[in-house]
Amino acid sequence: MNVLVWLKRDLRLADHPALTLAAGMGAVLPVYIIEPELWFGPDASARQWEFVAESLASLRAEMAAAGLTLALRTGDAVEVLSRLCLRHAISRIVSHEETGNAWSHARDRRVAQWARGAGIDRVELPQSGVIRQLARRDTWRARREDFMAAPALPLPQGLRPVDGVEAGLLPTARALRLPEDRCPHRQRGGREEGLRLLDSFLTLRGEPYRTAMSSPLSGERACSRLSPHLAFGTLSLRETVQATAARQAARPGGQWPGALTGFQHRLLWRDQSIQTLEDQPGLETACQLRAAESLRARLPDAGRLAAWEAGETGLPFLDASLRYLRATGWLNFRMRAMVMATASHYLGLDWRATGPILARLFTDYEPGIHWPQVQLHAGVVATHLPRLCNPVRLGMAQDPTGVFTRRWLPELAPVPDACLQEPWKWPGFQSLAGRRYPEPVVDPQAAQKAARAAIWSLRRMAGRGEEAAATAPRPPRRAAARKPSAQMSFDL
Ligand SMILES: Cc1cc2nc3c(=O)[nH]c(=O)nc-3n(C[C@H](O)[C@H](O)[C@H](O)COP(=O)(O)OP(=O)(O)OC[C@H]3O[C@@H](n4cnc5c(N)ncnc54)[C@H](O)[C@@H]3O)c2cc1C
Repeated sequence: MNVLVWLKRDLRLADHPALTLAAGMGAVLPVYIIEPELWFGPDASARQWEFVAESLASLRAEMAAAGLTLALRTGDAVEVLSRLCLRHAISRIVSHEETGNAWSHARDRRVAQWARGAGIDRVELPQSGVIRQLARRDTWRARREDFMAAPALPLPQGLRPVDGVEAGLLPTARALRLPEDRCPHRQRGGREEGLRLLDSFLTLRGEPYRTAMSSPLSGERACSRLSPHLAFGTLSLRETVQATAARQAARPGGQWPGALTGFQHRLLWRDQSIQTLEDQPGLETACQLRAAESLRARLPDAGRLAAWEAGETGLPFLDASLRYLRATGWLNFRMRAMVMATASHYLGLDWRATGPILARLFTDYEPGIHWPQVQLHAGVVATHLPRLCNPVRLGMAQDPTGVFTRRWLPELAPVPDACLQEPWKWPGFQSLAGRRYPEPVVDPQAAQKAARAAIWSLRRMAGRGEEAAATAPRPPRRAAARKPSAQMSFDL
């Protein structure tokens, strides 16, 4: 039997349940489909594509060494799959379950419908602790732990390729006609780079993780920086969890125990968060707290939105963070929370306008983490009261000597430290204002007061006891494709 393995956010050979299953069934045709509609979506960007393209190039070389041809095809998934199935006598498609965005959710339904009509068997497997069609949330943690404790899968032996497959071209962002996206310090893709980061984090960089992760200066080195590799699957979550557990078992001293425990917690939050979107796919478009739909104007103030996006709001720590993000494709958690909360609470911008902009700027865009976090920091969820994240105070606390702020806002070089986060209070500001650095688009104190009032009035409206009932209605969950039957399955 010829089996097609459809690769999506799983660009590796090791610990690849779909490939392992397919290899045991027959000759294998691994395919990555470059879907223009996906890459022209509001949350996709050239920086993400470039990371994926580097990862595909390295995967192609790894596959060639294992005797397989990685087929790259550009086009609509249904059209590409139906052509490949006809041409190479494919009767089964194996892939991993994907908790993607609304577009990929709809595409998967189209593919399922086509496969049913064409008599193609479709098998989808989990590749992390996220569980499709989870009936009972209270069983989730134990099931996730079972998955993580099972041995990571080695590269399948004796892989047999489907004959006569053309490799296909790997287009540049330009050839795909993606909008220009300058990101000079973007992280590199490819499994080798992911493994290098994992190793250096676990043996060298990660010791001060807990104390250094939130600083704009130390977080860049002390955080794992694995997020784009986990998002596009050059590393599996399970191998990351297991490598961390092995390091924990070696009992390193100093600050390591706390660092490694904290890191494992985040890997758990990753699955927890993606499970939330898996269960509630509508989180990308509707406020989880229904009453919050009226919190902000759906049509955002265009001037404020443009100033926020460009890092020109006149609030220095916010602007420096946004300019850093534009140049690197990454921010630590605390700063992501701040840029999102400030856009929502201080500038009054609806999360559906700002969320896609941030998604495009993150090389590591992962819908299942992104949308729950965006809603949380915009204050539109029922479960948490929002933290306003005052950008002036956070800048003073996290960048007391202004090294980070001045690096990304060189125009503020002459402003003394004491006024750096509120330069409008500096007597020399007029010589900068308007010409080189803008006046703040809002008065931060007044904006904070108004935001607090709006949040409390919303909470009163939603009513404490009614909050749960006031969450948005659940749209249909993702449909389960066939899991491998007992005969088909391996001990995955
Ligand atoms: C508004 C907002 C949007 C975000 N969007 C994304 C996104 O699109 N993609 C993304 O990977 N992360 C996102 N995050 C979570 C977090 O900020 C990043 O995962 C982290 O900064 C990535 O850097 P790292 O890999 O060095 O993190 P580390 O601190 O080394 O963490 C290791 C891994 O744990 C996971 N993780 C870390 N924090 C969280 C969290 N709070 N919730 C769930 N999983 C977590 C990630 O996979 C991360 O790679 C977002 C956070 C906020 C506040």
